[in-house]
Amino acid sequence: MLPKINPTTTAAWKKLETYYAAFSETHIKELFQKDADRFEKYSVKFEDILVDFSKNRVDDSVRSLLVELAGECKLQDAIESMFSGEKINATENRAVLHTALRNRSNSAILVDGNDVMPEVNAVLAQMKDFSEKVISGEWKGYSGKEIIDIVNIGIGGSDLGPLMVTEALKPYKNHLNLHFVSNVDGTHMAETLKQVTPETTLFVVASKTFTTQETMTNANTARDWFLKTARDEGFIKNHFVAVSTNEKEVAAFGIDTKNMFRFWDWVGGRYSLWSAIGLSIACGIGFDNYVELLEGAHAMDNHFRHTDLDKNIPVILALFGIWYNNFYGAETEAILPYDQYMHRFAAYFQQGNMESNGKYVDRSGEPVDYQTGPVIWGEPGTNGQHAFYQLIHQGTKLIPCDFIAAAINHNQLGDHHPKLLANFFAQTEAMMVGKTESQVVAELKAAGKNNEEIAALLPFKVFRGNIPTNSILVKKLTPRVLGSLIAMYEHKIFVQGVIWNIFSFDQWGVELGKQLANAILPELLGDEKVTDHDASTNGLINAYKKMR
Ligand SMILES: O=P(O)(O)OC[C@H]1O[C@@](O)(CO)[C@@H](O)[C@@H]1O
Repeated sequence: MLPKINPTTTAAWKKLETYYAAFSETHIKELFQKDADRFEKYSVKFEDILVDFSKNRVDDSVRSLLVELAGECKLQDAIESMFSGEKINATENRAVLHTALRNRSNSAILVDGNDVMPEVNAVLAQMKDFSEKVISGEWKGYSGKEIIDIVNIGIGGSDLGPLMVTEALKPYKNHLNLHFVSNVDGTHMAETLKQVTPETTLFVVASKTFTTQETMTNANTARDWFLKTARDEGFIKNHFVAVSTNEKEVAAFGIDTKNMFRFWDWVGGRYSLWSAIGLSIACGIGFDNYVELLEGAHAMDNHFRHTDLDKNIPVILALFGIWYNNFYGAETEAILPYDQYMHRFAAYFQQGNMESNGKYVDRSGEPVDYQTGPVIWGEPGTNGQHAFYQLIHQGTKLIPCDFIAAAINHNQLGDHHPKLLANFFAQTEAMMVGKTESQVVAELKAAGKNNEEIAALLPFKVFRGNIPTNSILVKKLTPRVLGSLIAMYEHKIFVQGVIWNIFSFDQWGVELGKQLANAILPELLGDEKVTDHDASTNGLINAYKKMR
């Protein structure tokens, strides 16, 4: 079990509060002026990844107090509890073992006394065999044609992971066309079906529970569409496979359980791309590249499990995030990948982070009286610069930002990459140093402005700077590097949940909306007036009935 320690009762937290009172307005520029070795001391190199956390509002005292906080919250014990298969997902009485899925050392990991690795490896072998058959054309559709299109039907963790990874690793893609349908809005399936033909399309129905309304609705629609042409239910086995923990529901849907790829209840949906939920990834980039993704995550797992807290990348990112979230009052964090292939990376961690740590009840069942999970958002650079950087630079909200970039671009097109990187480097510099009044005055004078004009413009052109950023510079966005980056953020989320004394691996908060939707659905079918809800919901439903 995880310890039940309210972080605000620890000695370290109280020291941080005291220190914050005197330190909070310190400018990052001052920290660099005081320590010529700051970059070396506040950056960590991990394989082909450099994490520079020097542009943070953290000095040596804050850093050591944050590490002290982690110690008082028994973080190291919690890390071992997770990796060793303890049932730390207490409200669901489950272990949390996405790390076992990429446990390339193959060391035994016990759940209820049983080593899970044999079954993990068996599913990997099944994924290898299947993906290689589909890629090679050995797997045929009902009319004898090879598969050309793969449609992944899933939502949340059964969609976001495969989608994000196959977009990020597009340079490794083979000839297969990948499509992802998640929304119950018929438009999503309709627009996809326009692009594919029944004879050459494989549907991967990905759902941990195999009961999710959106996924089952989409899967039924896909099956009906397929049978309109194929006509024979016997052909479903050539064109539908299932990824799930729920064999009963898979069989009930009509998918042969021989075409089922299993995973387990100790795999959280938002942590499941390492399981058979990654089948679309293996088909799209090849099993060997999928294994490289696993290897990268495993390497980061080892770093996380065996590195001192003070040099531990996920721990540092987590602790600095707590410093801003709980002491500076920052309520969001931006993930800004300067890499177009990573355009779904922030969206992936919206679920990963916000569904894990968006909790207000602690591990003792009591409401917390401090902030927990932040809002995660972000878009690729340089596009964000033309959308929301104004607020980051000159708004009233403190927004810690993670910048990610690759030294080598997969597409060496003219001078595009140097320009992308120049912006990557410039933005974190600008966010830190800002622009002083004297610099603005000098610029305006040089532009020929008179004193009156300068006085009028001056307040609007000053940048206070002091905006904290982490810079993550990788050599090249390869499957291994991406695997490490994803695992890095997963473990950051874990560390924050441990310290915030919350349960990060259940998601009861998604249930109420589903329950109410199921109650409303039948009310939409008839024309009679609805009166069972609040005035707004009644009013909206009744207005809808008049409109349609
Ligand atoms: O994989 P499935 O069981 O269809 O769940 C899909 C998604 O739905 C949830 O919102 C849980 O209901 C996410 O946690 C999950 O990833």
